[in-house]
Amino acid sequence: MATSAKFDLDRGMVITGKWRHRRYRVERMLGEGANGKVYLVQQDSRLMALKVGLDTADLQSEINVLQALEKQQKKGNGGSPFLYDVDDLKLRSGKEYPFYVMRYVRGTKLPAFLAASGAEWFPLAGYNLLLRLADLHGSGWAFGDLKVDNVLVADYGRVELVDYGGVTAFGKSIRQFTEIYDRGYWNAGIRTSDAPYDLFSFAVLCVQLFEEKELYRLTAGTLPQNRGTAELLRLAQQSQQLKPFSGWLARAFAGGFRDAAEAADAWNVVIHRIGRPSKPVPWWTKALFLLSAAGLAASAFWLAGGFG
Ligand SMILES: Nc1ncnc2c1ncn2[C@@H]1O[C@H](COP(=O)(O)OP(=O)(O)OP(=O)(O)O)[C@@H](O)[C@H]1O
Repeated sequence: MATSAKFDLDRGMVITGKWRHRRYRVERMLGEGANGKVYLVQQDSRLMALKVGLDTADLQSEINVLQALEKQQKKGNGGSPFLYDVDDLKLRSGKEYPFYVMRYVRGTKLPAFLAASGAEWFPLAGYNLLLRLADLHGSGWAFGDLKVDNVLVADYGRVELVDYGGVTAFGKSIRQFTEIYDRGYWNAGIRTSDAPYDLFSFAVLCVQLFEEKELYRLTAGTLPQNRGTAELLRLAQQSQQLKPFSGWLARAFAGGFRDAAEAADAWNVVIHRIGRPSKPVPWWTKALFLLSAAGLAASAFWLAGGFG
């Protein structure tokens, strides 16, 4: 959903937090949604993402999740922090908005990534997305609003989730969702936070990646009481990329996985059955190969007595 936030931060503008006085230079807007606008900012040549919110309560719950994720990461193997700063921003108009600064995720959305790198990267990107969900499920939360806009993919299919506004503790009512990814919308379960809720959304996302037009046709042309997962599965069956995963998708639609870790293991079994994508050869490997080939030719020429 688009927001009607009445502020714009221009490129080059320097933002100073009202309480902590940290300064950020605005580079560009990364995106916007119902809860606010996200900007790429720089602080001492480090790039970060700054989210300016419209509603303090909504922003605060996102901050709570990022803080909890950070604690969890510290217990594990470290990594860069999720959250750098929390403060208020005062505009020249006198209006104040809450903001927080988080890790900048460099990446593209899944459809663009698959269009550029090839659909053979889908199984690996899907696996990595399941691992990200597994991190959350391990802490007792569902992501809630899993959708194509909230998944960014970097090189080699590395995946990061953005927008933690829908993250909900298991057992509570899902805080934020988008209809087509919601199991309640498909008459396949209640809107309560649990791991299978995210896995259902993940399965819809897969269908959307390869059968988008058909999926929208289905949602537009079916009465609410007739919506069901059988139709989603039929779409998966007709997609060349999804066919090998149709057993997995059927299980996800039926709420058959305990959590994303179990779902990732099952996904991995399918990957091994169909084979992994080969990594693209970096330019320097090709250059080294050409150089060594040229060296080999020169040696052969020299061994053969050269021009003489
Ligand atoms: N840390 C980040 N790094 C890079 N890009 C980001 C980051 N956070 C958000 N974005 C971009 O900004 C967009 C909007 O951010 P976000 O989804 O947090 O806003 P929102 O108001 O909560 O949106 P929604 O209406 O979908 O809930 C995202 O879709 C993503 O493209």
